[in-house]
Amino acid sequence: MAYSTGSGADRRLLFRQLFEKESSTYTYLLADVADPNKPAVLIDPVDRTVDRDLNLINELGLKLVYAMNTHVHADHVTGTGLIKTKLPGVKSVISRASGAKADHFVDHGDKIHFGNLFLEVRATPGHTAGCVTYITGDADSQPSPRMAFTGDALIIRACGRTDFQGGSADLLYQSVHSQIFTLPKDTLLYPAHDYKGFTVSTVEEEVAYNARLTKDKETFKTIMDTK
Ligand SMILES: N[C@@H](CCC(=O)N[C@@H](CSS)C(=O)NCC(=O)O)C(=O)O
Ligand SMILES: [Fe+2]
Repeated sequence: MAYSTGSGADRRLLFRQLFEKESSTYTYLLADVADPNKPAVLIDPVDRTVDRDLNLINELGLKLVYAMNTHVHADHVTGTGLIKTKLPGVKSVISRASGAKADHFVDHGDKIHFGNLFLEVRATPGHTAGCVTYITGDADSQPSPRMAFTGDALIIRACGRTDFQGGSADLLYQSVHSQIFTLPKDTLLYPAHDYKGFTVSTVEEEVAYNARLTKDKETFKTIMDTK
């Protein structure tokens, strides 16, 4: 287990952070290992590393249930299509607002359940119109610390670009400040990419040190327009 603080939720949760080096993408594997079926989800799988991910899932005796995306990725091909050809029972998941195809569409406030655990969906548009953040939860007790998978809404000490079609610096600022910075300060933040060697941050750290999002909204918009 990646970490264990002794609470019920932490004993249940198996967590792995996986990296795809060509696009500097993180894929996240989560499973409820206290459930006899060991149901698992993958967040932001990349087509090039699908075999690695599925071998790991097989070795750990997990049953992959959902292959989820935080948003439509501009820099790499999602692995969800390939996963479904190799494991036909797996359901792909993306936000309805993304406009992309999937087996299951999510909206703000929805929950994706795997065993006793779930991921709560928060709409965090701005990098793309359909970006969401997934936040860990447990049906019996709130895991502490929580984990938030921010996609490209928040990158450690930075954020996703806002110059794509459907991107908006105004909206991204609002999303991060209302949906991510309001989470408990010990919440662990896991982005979809890192270009500097970081792996994880916290709400407390990003509220204090994020080079873009700590600024006022007008300064943030200028940074995003001129970078
Ligand atoms: N130049 C970027 C690397 C490529 C890139 O554009 N990454 C996206 C996320 S994949 S859609 C991004 O939003 N990067 C943050 C940015 O501020 O451009 C880099 O080295 O950051
Ligand atoms: Fe992106």
